[in-house]
Amino acid sequence: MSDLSFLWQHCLNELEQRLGASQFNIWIKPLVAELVDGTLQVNVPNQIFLQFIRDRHLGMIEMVAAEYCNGEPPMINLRVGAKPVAPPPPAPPKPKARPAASDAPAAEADPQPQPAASAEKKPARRFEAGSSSHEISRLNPLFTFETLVTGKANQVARAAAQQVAENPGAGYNPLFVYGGVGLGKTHLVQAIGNLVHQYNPQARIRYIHAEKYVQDVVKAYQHKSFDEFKKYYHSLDLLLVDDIQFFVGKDRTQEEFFYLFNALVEGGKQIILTSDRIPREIEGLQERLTSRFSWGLSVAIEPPETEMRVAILMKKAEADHFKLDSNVAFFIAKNIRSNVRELEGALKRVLAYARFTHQPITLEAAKEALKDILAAGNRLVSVENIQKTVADFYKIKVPDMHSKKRARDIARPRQVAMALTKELTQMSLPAIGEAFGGRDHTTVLYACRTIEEMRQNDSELAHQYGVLLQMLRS
Ligand SMILES: Nc1ncnc2c1ncn2[C@@H]1O[C@H](COP(=O)(O)OP(=O)(O)OP(=O)(O)O)[C@@H](O)[C@H]1O
Repeated sequence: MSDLSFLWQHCLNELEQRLGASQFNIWIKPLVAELVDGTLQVNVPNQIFLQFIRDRHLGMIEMVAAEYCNGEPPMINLRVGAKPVAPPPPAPPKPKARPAASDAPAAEADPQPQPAASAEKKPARRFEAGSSSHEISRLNPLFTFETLVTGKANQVARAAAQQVAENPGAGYNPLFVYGGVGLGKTHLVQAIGNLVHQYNPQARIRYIHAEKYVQDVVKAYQHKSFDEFKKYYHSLDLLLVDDIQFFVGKDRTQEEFFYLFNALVEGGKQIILTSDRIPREIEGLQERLTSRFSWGLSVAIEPPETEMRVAILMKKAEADHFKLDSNVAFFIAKNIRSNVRELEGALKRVLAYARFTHQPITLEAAKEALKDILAAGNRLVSVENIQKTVADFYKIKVPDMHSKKRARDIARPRQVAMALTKELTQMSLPAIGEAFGGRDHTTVLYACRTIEEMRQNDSELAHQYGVLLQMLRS
């Protein structure tokens, strides 16, 4: 192995050349590295840096370190440095004029790092970022419109989000974003927060997970500090609450949120909410909240189709400085269908496998890296599983899947189950007909076409189908 004392200097020289001066100065220069027992310990100034470096630059750091060490790189350990290392990155330049809602293909944009929301810069208060769980109150600088891949699954939601970011408080209020797990709701709403902050660094923005809001209510209750609680929340310009379904069964929280909602909307302040389902399907939410949540605009995010999954993989790999062949991307996208988070996880696995075995990212490497996940996935989807899942979802009985009953509340779920079986299994149409009470293959074909058509025209059915797909694939 080469002399490690020069390793970091070599990395710095190479990274400066490969990343360019501006990225280098913002993200790499503030890092301080030292060798500890053969491990390259890289100290970063804060959590945001840590995440950004890990997600965006670690691959390249490892690569240049490996080059210096003739393919035998030391372990690299990132951590938030105990010692002050360097000033935080400068704020990105303010846009000269507001860009119009961007139609540019996301892949062409160069995501610029952005600092966390303005709330973070203010002195810590009991209900602000200084609390023990301040992590979740921060906006992730990587969740921007530029890093969000757009496709049929999210184009309406994205357009609405962009409009809200351009004119907060003036249009859709609240904006309610719903969809299954890991489909990009948090990414989208934080992109709004980041853009609002970029336009107006003075805006008081708070992103919060619903569970954290519940905790804040409990804290206010315990400390008898509701005045302070209200003062803080009611002073916000933009409030983003993630996973609002966590309010179910929390009456005091719902009451507080009702007053907060009214105060903010009346004051022309913007509210953005996310949930795994539309407001009226959230059982256990007070009616006055359900109706208010539907005041503005509710937009769905559906599971992405194959091409969009491929585009997401390509973009994520590129951000990690890897070039992904399209056959590898298609392989991953075709096999990991449950949600984008899983897709990202699979990509990370493939990249790590290639990195640690010093192999190029070939189809064979991808198959090897994902073999456990794929084996687990293949075992799960059976027609019986589909029939049970769909029957439970629509609250009908499994035998109704086989029966001749034609009532719509039974026939429609049965058609949905047939379409899902066609999509998720290798079964032929006659075999599917057989599994659904000995029906003819033309009945199955008709069911598949009907559901396909309805998914185009009936957003509720499209959403239900998406949720079922996710449930069955995860
Ligand atoms: N269209 C997309 N383009 C790029 N990345 C995406 C897209 N959709 C989702 N992701 C990525 O997938 C991951 C999961 O997304 P996110 O956390 O926003 O999902 P979510 O819907 O909020 O999930 P949950 O329901 O668990 O809260 C994130 O890393 C996000 O960046």
